[in-house]
Amino acid sequence: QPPFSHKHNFGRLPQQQLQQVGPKCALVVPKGHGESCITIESINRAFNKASKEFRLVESRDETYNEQLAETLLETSRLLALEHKLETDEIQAALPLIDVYKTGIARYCPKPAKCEPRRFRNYDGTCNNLDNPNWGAISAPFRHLLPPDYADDISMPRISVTGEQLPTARYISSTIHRDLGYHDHAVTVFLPAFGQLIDHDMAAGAETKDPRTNAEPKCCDVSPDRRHPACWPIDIPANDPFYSLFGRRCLEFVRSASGLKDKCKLGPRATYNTVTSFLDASFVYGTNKETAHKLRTFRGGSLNANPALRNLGLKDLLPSRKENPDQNCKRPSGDIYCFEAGDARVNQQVMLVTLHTVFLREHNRIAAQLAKVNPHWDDERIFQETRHIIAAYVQHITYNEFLPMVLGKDIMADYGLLLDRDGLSSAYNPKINPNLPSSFHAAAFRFGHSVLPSQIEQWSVTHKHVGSRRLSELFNRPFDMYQGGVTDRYISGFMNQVAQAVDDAMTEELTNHLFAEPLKSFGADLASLNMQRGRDHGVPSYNAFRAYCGLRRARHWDDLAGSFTNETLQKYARTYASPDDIDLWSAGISERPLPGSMVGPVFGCIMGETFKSLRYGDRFWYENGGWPNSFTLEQVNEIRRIKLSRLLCDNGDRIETAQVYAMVLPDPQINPRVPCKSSVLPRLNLELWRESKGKPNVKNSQFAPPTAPGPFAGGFNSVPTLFNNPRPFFP
Ligand code: HEM
Ligand SMILES: [Ca+2]
Repeated sequence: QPPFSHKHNFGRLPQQQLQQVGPKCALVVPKGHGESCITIESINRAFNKASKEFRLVESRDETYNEQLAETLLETSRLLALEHKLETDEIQAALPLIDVYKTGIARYCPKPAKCEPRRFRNYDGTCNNLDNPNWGAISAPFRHLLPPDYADDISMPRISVTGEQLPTARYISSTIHRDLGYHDHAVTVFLPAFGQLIDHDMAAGAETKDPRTNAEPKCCDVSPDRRHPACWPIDIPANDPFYSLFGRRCLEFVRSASGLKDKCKLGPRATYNTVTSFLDASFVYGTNKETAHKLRTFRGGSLNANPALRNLGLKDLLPSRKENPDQNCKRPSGDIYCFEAGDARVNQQVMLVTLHTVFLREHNRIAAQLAKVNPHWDDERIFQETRHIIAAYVQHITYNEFLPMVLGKDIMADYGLLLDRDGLSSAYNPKINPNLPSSFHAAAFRFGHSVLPSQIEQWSVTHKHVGSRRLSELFNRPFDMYQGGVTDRYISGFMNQVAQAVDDAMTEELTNHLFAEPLKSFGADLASLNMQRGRDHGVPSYNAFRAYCGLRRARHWDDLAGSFTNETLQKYARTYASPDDIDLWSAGISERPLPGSMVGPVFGCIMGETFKSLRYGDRFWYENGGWPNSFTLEQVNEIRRIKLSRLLCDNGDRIETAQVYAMVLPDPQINPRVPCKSSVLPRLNLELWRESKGKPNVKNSQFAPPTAPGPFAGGFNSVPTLFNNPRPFFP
């Protein structure tokens, strides 16, 4: 699987011919029998023209980078026209130009200067010391394959026949129907945790209308008056659902353009507004201002709402009083949604519940660290706690979540199996941890297929006590203010079975997404996923088959083993060519690999991404030898943590939980155990006791009894979970 680089996609144009030759020529491109020189002058000319058109003025405005990005796109377009560049020349040659040798240089942001420190920057900068913006906010989504744009620069993908692709809603309504099967092994905690870490890793940039500071509306505006980023989704007249309401249009706004690394020219890039690293940014935010808003500045703790203390219950997330109606459907003016490090927290109760658990765990650890190290100030306690919480997120992701999603083989192929012991020296500063666009716009949205229609509440004694439609809970997290509801959701997510990854999607998401209270229809998440993929230039499923080492399909028959016959027939009726199929659609519909929830293509994209988030993160919790490193004893302590421990400690009255909360309870392979069982050890913070400015690493005698319960060795010691063959389409 060659990673995308100009070497692979640029075979036609010998590398040495692409270097700058002489002071004038920025790039030489072979043309016919001769060569064509793109001069610095012609670049400056194109850039000046583009900057007039986009009224580019140097500024520190939030939108400056987007404006510069648009200007650079236009510059690329002008150069492509003038020099008659072909697709691969635009994709691979234009980015080779060193814009720092042109007039563009003074408009480009200067990279930060970095030195190794103990704690991560909130915005992710300086994780990679040579490339300070890698993995940071505003970093571009990276491309595993060259982006596929109709005009090679920015227009959304079209069919290989030159026609438009079928509208995303048609594909959604024919292929992603609500006829799904249950997964046989995982609970609703799997998608709940998946979405939480998705929000740690990814948030595309919305295009805002400067007049309203919100996304522009597109559907009910005549095409000539629409915002340029409008790209609404057509609903066919005979749509099985929306036709009942006479709807022909779904809102969609293209993501904002971003700057490429080093201000490079070439096709459109989109960017990430959060840190791609698993650094618990959903708890703390991705800039100082947000973090400061969330902190109490006392004892290292975070703000919390003590409303339920009189019932003897733990604190809730703080209320969001700024912009209280943004993404929040309040029944009255005196009730509020919640505030957290990620603005999407109120989207539905699975998220709110897990955000609450992590907030409580932060405050629990901070209080203990303050006791263990009475000489630490607020800042030190806060940052050490944040460091531990990030380590939890990493550990639970690779120890509990990925084994279920990917299975052991993919984990092994991509180096994702965690070390059992020792500190790691596998950090590789050459690995770029920016998220691939194919991951955030397609592969990691596999979770949308796993969601149930109803969210169940269970008692702490594991009895089903009620259910609510998912669509009743969008942007309405107000249940949480009732005493005991946090526990009922926690217990519900541990006990409710999730859906399988398959072509089916619940109508709660495909017809009722974000429906207004009492409204009969909402938006369609499946359509959004496909439109978003096209918006971001994500190439088709077939291109990714080749990337992932599978045979590229030339005829529909070539895909016979990969999908059910029924799905394949639908694809053949829907798309003009196997080269056209949208990645998200086919990725969730692929036959899963043995022991995995996903098929080979999503497995490969996720494998590649999680590999880069492990080996490309200098702050990775297993890493030794850096100022940020934990001691071996501390890492070994973190290695014993399980999600169920967090649920036990941060639910209100949770007393029992299965060992692996994302896996259905089973008396043999995943038994329910009391929270006080040694199978679910709690972090021993004595190992963080510091005397005379040095962490006391020899303190292991304080460790709690390390009775190796049946699962103490981590996931690998439960081989039955790994080896349990998953039925193919039962
Ligand atoms: C009820 C639960 C969920 C809802 C309502 C929901 C809704 C959404 C929406 C509206 C978007 C933005 C769509 C767009 O305009 O492109 C989105 C993006 C996304 N979702 Fe979900 N989602 C849910 C659960 C999940 C789960 C379980 C996962 C993964 C396990 C997931 C992964 C993602 C990812 C990776 C993105 C892209 C984020 C970005 O880069 O901006 N979501 N989701
Ligand atoms: Ca992050």
